[in-house]
Formats: sequence, C-alpha cells, structure tokens
Amino acid sequence: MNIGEKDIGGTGPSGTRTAGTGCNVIDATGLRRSYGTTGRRAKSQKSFEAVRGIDFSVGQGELFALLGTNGAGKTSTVELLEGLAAPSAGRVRVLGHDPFTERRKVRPRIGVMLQEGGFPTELTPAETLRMWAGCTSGARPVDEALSSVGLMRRRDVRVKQLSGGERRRLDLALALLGRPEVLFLDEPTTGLDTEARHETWKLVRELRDSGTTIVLTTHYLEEAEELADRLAIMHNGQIAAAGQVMDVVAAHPSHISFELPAGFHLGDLPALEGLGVTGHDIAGRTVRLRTDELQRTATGVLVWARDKGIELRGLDVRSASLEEAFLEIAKGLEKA
Ligand SMILES: Nc1ncnc2c1ncn2[C@@H]1O[C@H](COP(=O)(O)OP(=O)(O)OP(=O)(O)O)[C@@H](O)[C@H]1O
Repeated sequence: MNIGEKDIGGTGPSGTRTAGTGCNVIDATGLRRSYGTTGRRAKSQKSFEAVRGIDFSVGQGELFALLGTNGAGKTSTVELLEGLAAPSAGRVRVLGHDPFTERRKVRPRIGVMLQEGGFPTELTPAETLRMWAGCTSGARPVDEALSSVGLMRRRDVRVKQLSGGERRRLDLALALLGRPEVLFLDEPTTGLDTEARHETWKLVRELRDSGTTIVLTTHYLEEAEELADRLAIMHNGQIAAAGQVMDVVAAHPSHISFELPAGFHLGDLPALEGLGVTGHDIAGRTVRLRTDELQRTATGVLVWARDKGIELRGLDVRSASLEEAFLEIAKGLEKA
C-alpha cells in the first residue's frame, strides 16, 4: 500500500507510539478543534476548545481505541480524522492525505460507523445496502455484507422493525460495504446484547487481522481491553494516558482487601511499608491496601495470617484493571 508519507514513528509528547508495521496510517500532531469560531456569528460567540493539542498515530492493521468520559472530545477528534471538519490548529493525515482538504482521495478508502446511522426506516436492510452500494466504488455484494454482521435473516424486513442492536449491525454493514482500509467505529456495540456484542468483537478482530486499521471509540472499558492494541484516554480535550492496555494499567496500583478478624487492629499487621504498601484505608473492619508489588504484599499478608492462625474473610487480591486506571485518571484530573 502506498501510504504516501513516511512513518513519523517515535514517541509523541503524549507518549503515544505505533506498535504496528512501521507504516502510520493515521498521524495527528498538535491537533486542536474549537467550536463557535467560524461563521457570521463567530465574533459574538464564545469559542470552546473541545480538542486541545493532541498527538497520536495509528499503524497499519492496528486497532486504536479512544476512551474518555462524556464530553472528553472523542467524537470531536474522530470527526477530524474522518474529514468531517478541519482542525483549528495542528495537522492530521489519514493514508498520507489531509482528510478534510483531500477528502475525495481519502473518503473511498475509509469506512465510518457513526453513533446514529439515520437510515430511511421504510427500506429493508437489503435495499438500504443496495442503495448505498450504488454510491460506493468496489462495494461488497449486499448479501455478503449482511451475513458478515449476522443480518441475513432480517434482510427483507423494514428497518423500522429492526431492534436497536440490529440497526447498529446495519450501521456496521454500511461501514464495511466499500472494503475500507481504515474503519472508524463510534461506540459500535452500544445497545447490543452480550451475545451480539461478542459477535461484533469477533468480526472486528477478523477485520483487524485481515489488515484493516481500526479506530474505535467506546464507553465499554471491557471492549477496549478485549480489542485494542493501543488506546488513549482523553479528558477535557487532552490525552491523559496512552499506550498498550497493560502499560496504562501498570501505571496504577493493585489492591488487596480483607476483613480484619475480631480482636485484631491495623497496627497488628507487619509494617505496611515493608510489605510494599503504598497506601491504605479502612472502612469498618475492611482493610484495603494499595501496592505496586502485588505478589510481595500478598505474600506478606498471607504469611502473617498463617503465622497468626487466622482466616482473612473476604480476601480479594487484584491487579489494577483498565476500569480502575480510567477512574483514577478521571478523578486525578478533576482534582488538578
Ligand atoms: N457542535 C458543537 N458546538 C459546541 N460545542 C460542542 C459541539 N459538539 C461538541 N461540543 C462540545 O465539545 C466537547 C466534546 O464533545 P465530544 O462530543 O467530542 O465528546 P465525546 O468524548 O465524544 O463525548 P461522549 O462520550 O458523550 O459522546 C463537549 O463539551 C461538547 O459539549
């Protein structure tokens, strides 16, 4: 594939780095987006900066997830990548081109699954895809697109009779119709039941494995954990953390909690610092320890309990999850 520009690779200011094949399909540098700065009323309007100078790149065949709280700036960012708006500052390249000014070169090579598809509800899925195929060069056969998202059974019912989850699948079928090299998925499994969500994940993995580059926004951290090669967590228009899931998670402490048996106090435990504990709290009789050295701390606590001949009820030993990392990042930034 002719990407058109050289890999800029390396580590950006926000710590993002491509893990892919050396070809960056997407490059964003110092990207900013403001609302209320264009149009006739611009001078009287107060502008709002939704994307505040972000850098990231996505390698060919990589699945990159953009996470963040409501209003963090994910959709505003993805729209810049899709060429639906121009950045107010910074630079974006998709497949080596500016997706806004060179839209005609980029659009046929990307697939976009928006949050709200907005189909004509009187058409059937087959008719919807046929209509769309008429505007798409090199479109897949309609039935192939329908069966790839598990909608063959519903090909001839009206869209208005589809469930919310089935409409999401039709959205996905439309995004896949032109065999895109780059696929943008905006909350693709919202409204899907567990089985349909797992089917969508399987399909997304297959697409990624066949070389499609995928940018995913999601509110489901489990989805990012399942699918993402790398991710970025946005907050207030900036990238607060980025990297592989395990890197983002590793930057946050693991936890051990248990109930103190009757007659024991926190001070009866061995010196917490010596066990590698970085912080603790106690609620009622439940002790919660934070640590960056889970095995050492857990061993210390268990050996202490064995030596005292006590059972630690409610014992829970867990590595940090993406959810905990996410919540800590959001909490930390709110305080900042
Ligand atoms: N057209 C617009 N005009 C003015 N402000 C906007 C516009 N679109 C979005 N915003 C604001 O920009 C910020 C980022 O919005 P954006 O939709 O990009 O966030 P998001 O991370 O996608 O949120 P969500 O997870 O809720 O979809 C929000 O504060 C939002 O209110």
